[in-house]
Amino acid sequence: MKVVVGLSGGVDSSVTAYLLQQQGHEVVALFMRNWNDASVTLEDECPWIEDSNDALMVAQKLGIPFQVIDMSDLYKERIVDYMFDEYQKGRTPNPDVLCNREVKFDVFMKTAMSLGADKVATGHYARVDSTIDENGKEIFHLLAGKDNNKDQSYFLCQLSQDQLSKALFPIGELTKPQVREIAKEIGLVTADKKDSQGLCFIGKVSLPQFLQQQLVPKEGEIVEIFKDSPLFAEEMPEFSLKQEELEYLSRKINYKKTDGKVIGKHQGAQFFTIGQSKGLGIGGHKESCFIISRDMENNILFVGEGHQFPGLLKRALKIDNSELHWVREDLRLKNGESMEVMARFRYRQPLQKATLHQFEEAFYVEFEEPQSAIAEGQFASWYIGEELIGSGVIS
Ligand SMILES: Nc1ncnc2c1ncn2[C@@H]1O[C@H](COP(=O)(O)OP(=O)(O)OP(=O)(O)O)[C@@H](O)[C@H]1O
Repeated sequence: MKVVVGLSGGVDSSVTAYLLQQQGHEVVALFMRNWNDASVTLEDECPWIEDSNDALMVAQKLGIPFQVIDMSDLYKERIVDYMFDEYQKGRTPNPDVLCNREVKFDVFMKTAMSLGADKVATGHYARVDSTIDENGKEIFHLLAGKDNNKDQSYFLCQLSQDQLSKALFPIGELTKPQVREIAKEIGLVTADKKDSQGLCFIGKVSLPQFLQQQLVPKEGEIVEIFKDSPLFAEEMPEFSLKQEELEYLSRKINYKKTDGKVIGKHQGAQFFTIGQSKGLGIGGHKESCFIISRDMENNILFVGEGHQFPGLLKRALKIDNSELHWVREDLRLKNGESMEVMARFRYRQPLQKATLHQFEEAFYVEFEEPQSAIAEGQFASWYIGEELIGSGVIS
């Protein structure tokens, strides 16, 4: 089989290429360049050249063909511009999930296929497997990586059956220490390299940090909301309809300045995320203060004291039907149906017990335990056992 490997100059994809070669495949390496704007090269450094050199050395060592492809226009259009718009709207999308859906497993995959590849491999800690259903159709399963510490299935939560059918993740069976061990044994230059910065970095900073540097600072107020606010006093009403209860549990409280007290200033609400406590510069509290809400229009940050602050915790999250993605199309819920799953809405968050609910108007994830800092624009994903079966953008 001919396999194109996305070789990033890091240890994971280096070992990926090696393992595929060992399995007897014809391996070709491609390095993607994602950033092309000399005016914003940071600190006069050009890490992509360093990474592409490392990738080239690995390819030479393994004796496999190596090519660099320039994806910078596409990257700007599909990732940078999109993320920038989302940030301005006050949402916090995950760039790694987008990079996989829009770049690595879309245009990059298509390029690889046009070079005659049967499959595309990356150094993700995840596994893909397939079974045949009763109609003889092959169903692909996206499984968590064997290394619990490194599992990257969350980043792949927006992939489709078609994309999975062409994907290989050979290191998903291994732990990170095992991967480093293999790299050392065969003398790859990347063996001791710290985790490479991947596609979602520009220079030394992550894409979110980079975007924040592009946003214009504007002074605004920090308003503290207190535990005894009447906003939290009300008992949960009795609902006769499940959907009304879920809507209530996932609702966003629109705080007003008059609901609390101004306790400080910030340099722009768009620089902060829900749940953040660092960088607020407010003292005089027993516990840390956390951002519980942002009013983008009036540039106000609302904070509450302590990580158990009621405004920080939610029992459910909502996903618009148009933002819902089932990796396992065959398991998609119909209107009125529910399903018990394990879910997470952040990379590396321990899986949480949850129930999915599909209604005609929207989809909800209801958690058994209240969850902290659910932020709009992030991806929620859900699993049965080791298998990631679907995901969606939190609305
Ligand atoms: N610039 C790139 N060119 C080609 N493939 C890439 C590039 N960046 C990332 N990839 C692919 O995506 C995978 C996951 O990327 P990620 O940024 O998460 O890096 P990582 O987990 O540190 O892996 P690695 O150690 O291989 O860099 C990589 O293993 C590689 O296969």
